[in-house]
Amino acid sequence: MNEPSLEPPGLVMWKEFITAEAECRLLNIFAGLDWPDRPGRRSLHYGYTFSYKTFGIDEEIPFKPFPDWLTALVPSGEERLPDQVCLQHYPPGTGIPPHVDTHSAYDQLYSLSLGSSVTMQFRHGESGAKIDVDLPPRSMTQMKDDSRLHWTHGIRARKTDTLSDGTVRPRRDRWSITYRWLRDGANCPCENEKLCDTAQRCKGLEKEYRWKKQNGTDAAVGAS
Ligand SMILES: O=C(O)CCC(=O)C(=O)O
Ligand SMILES: [Fe+2]
Repeated sequence: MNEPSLEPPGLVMWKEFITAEAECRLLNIFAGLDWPDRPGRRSLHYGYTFSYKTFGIDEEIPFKPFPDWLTALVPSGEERLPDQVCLQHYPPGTGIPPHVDTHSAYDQLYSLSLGSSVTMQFRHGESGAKIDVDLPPRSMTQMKDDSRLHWTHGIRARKTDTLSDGTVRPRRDRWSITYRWLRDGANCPCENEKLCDTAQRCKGLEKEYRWKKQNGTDAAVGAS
């Protein structure tokens, strides 16, 4: 895959990663899946299961093999299949709080958008600079380097997005597939004490820190 890069640095997007026909087939498959019965954003996990306790993987739950439809959608740039994949459904009006995916647990990070465009907000951990990035349906995004480690990302819970030219765009149902690869050694070298759980642990800031700060705006809050 060639790399059409965006801001923030390290963010890469491939538009039309799949065709509209393939997207339509996938949305039909998603309609038949066994989704949790609750309002708001809903998630299904494949491979290792994401842990909402540690924001890494849940070691107690065995690896769930990827269904064929999912294997066909894995980004081709990595040497092996991802360890953890999360399919999420966002009804209009829902979002995901600003967060960094846990540095120590995960290394590479990709996300495929389906069904609806949405604006994702990136915020620089140190300067607080904000960048809005539009995620079109059928696009594959990779977060690496700075965009992965030094910027939080999130989606506001709202029914419309206002574009830079002032157009108000209603949201439709959106699905995303997030692909995560476990980090070898489970220690991140980035030293960002604001956003990195490894740096925080080295500084003696304990893991409980994350539990107490589940307002979604803080460092190591995994939000899957
Ligand atoms: O919906 C998305 O595109 C991103 C989801 C996300 O940030 C996550 O699952 O950690
Ligand atoms: Fe994320």
